[in-house]
Amino acid sequence: MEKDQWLKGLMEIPVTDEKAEKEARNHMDQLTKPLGALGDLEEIVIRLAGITGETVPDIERKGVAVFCGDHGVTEEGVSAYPAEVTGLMIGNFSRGKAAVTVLARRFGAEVSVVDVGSRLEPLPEGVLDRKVRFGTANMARGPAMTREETLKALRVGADLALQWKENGIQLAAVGEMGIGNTTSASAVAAVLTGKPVRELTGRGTGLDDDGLERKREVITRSLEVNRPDPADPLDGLAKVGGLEIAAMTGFILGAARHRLPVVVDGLISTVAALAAVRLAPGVRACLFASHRSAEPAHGVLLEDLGLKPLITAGMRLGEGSGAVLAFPLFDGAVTTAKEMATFSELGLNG
Ligand SMILES: Cc1cc2ncn([C@H]3O[C@H](COP(=O)(O)O)[C@@H](O)[C@H]3O)c2cc1C
Ligand SMILES: O=C(O)c1cccnc1
Repeated sequence: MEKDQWLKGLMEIPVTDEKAEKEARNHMDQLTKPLGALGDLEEIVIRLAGITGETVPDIERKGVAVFCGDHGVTEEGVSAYPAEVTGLMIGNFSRGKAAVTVLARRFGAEVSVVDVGSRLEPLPEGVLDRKVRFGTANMARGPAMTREETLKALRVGADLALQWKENGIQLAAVGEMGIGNTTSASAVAAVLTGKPVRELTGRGTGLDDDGLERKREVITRSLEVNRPDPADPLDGLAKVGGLEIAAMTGFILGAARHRLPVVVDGLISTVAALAAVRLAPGVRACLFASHRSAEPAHGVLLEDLGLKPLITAGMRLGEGSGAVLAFPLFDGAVTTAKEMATFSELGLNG
């Protein structure tokens, strides 16, 4: 009961500040450029204003949260890489040598690496230990995890979002690490969108044709074995999702609850975002898409969410790397809003 109250509270998303949005639009229209010429950058400023209530928002403090978990379904041979890579990459994050940590350093973003469910033990320095369990169960044979565990993982994410807000982070990116998680993410995408598995499933880290066929068959079997309820996003996350996916859903809900804008990355973080939006539709207003991954399900999810990716880079990495790569565009957008002259300052009526 108390738990239900907590989740209910988390889903009370404040409404968009339409007055701030309008003021931001007016401001952008007055800047010394042809009307609308900054394209998506103008949209960024206007949407940030609606989220934060500030006409020209400040996004100096940025962070990327990388949630990590292992997947029992890897024993079905659904990834081009062995499951041990999850743990190795957690070490790589800790040393600042992974793509996402290198990019975060370059673009001035803080990094939180959160272990919600890897099999790695002990954890390297600096990694937050929020382990709910040591990897999920194989979803091709039964539920990946329990509803209880799903809620625990959700809470890990939501608590971090609140902590970030309190610590002064102004723009968040979300990402993940978990070998096998494009299989889980595609399964959750099939549940939430109702689209055929064949259309949604991609090669992940680089499966060959046989591997791709096997992956499709494993996802189809997992859906048949578990029969997740499409109307209950938590059921899909529990039965065919993953610990890091549920944590990202919680993080996104928590961020939206506290008006912290979130940039999603590839397939896996975007399916977590769709689950959050299905739980609380108001979340959508706080989301930005960064790029469009090579995974076929990603485009379907972005369309369902009504989000337009800012970058075309042909990336298929995950970790939050694409989301961090979009940070300079946000800086560019806010800098133009802050520093450009207006037509009236130039002595012209715009
Ligand atoms: C070295 C390495 C680094 C990565 N960083 C992110 N991923 C990405 O690949 C995994 C999902 O792909 P699949 O479902 O095919 O296993 C996730 O961990 C994702 O973040 C990586 C994968 C590898 C191999
Ligand atoms: O879409 C992604 O983020 C992705 C694609 C392939 C492998 N890992 C992540």
